[in-house]
Amino acid sequence: MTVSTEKELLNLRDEIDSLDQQILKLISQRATCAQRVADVKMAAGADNTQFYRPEREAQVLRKIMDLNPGPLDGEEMARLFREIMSACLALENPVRVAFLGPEGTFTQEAALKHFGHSAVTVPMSAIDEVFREVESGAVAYGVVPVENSTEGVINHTLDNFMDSNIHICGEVVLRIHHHLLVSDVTRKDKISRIYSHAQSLAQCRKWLDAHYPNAERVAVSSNAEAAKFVRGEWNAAAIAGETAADMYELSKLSEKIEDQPDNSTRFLIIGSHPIPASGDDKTSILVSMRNQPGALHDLLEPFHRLGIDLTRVETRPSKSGAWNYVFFIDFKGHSDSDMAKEALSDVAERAADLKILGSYPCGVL
Ligand SMILES: C=C(O[C@@H]1C=C(C(=O)O)C=C[C@H]1O)C(=O)O
Repeated sequence: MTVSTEKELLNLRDEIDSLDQQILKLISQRATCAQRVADVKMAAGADNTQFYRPEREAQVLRKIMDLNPGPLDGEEMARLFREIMSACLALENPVRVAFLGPEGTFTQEAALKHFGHSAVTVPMSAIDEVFREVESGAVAYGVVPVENSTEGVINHTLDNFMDSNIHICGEVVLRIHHHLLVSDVTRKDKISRIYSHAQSLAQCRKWLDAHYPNAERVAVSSNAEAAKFVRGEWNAAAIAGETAADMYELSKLSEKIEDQPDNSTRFLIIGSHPIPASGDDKTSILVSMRNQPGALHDLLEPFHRLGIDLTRVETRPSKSGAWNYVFFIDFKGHSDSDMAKEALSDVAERAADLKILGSYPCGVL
């Protein structure tokens, strides 16, 4: 390196050092401000769940993305601010979040993506338990998978909403990449059993048919669980994501083996309080209709008439009797808005039962 290049590098590093000091000072000022917010909330008698304000966090992240001058990508910048907010919130009151475990699942990755890494994530062994943990107040929030772009809806999650009083308070979408994982004892040419969650096996069906047509596919309770099994069996591999691979010290025999390259899963954040409007929101409702001709048309008509954008309509058998159905509907807008109020009151008149599962900020990250 020439003397002048060395000099240029030294100058630039001096500039970076001075910028870092300014950033450090500003982040500390921001954290102090968040502590003062906590004092105000405490004085107003806020309980554990009211320190975290998802609508405010969504607004902060959206503004950052709007104002971002580059060269960093907007999403990248929002990720950095996501972590700053997470650390600030932890100063107020560390948020405890139950997720579908064990450690290393995609649901944990979704929880950390949504709440940042200062959140305390608590593994649960089943979706029902995540709901129960939130309902009992043992944790403030929970994260559950709700639909996958390749395999469709996760029925177990929808069914849990039928008999709970939980509020949906957020959504997060995660790109899902699956890898074929092996341990250091695996005989790579002798793989005759592949463990994974049923959803993941389904998302890699074509790849498995092409590359391991004769291997037994064994569905287990989670991808992380599958990764755990592999450590003890010389003829087995697992399909799981990056986090599980790291956690159980497995190596990737084949990467990104999902059949659809844009494979992604949507997760819901569940809590016990309704969330105020953030300016760009979604509402989820659960509707039971009497089984009569035109029922679905009647149900959807108010949304069409008022020009409300439906983002999802899902049908599930009702638990109250054979051949009765309930509809899970997501639409754009907050239930406090005049338009949503009008649509919901029309739907309530036509339906046997209407339950508002929650209004929440559209996923930012
Ligand atoms: C600071 C606040 O509390 C929390 C922390 C936030 C932040 O660091 O920006 C935003 C919302 C809340 O989750 C607030 O309510 O404004």
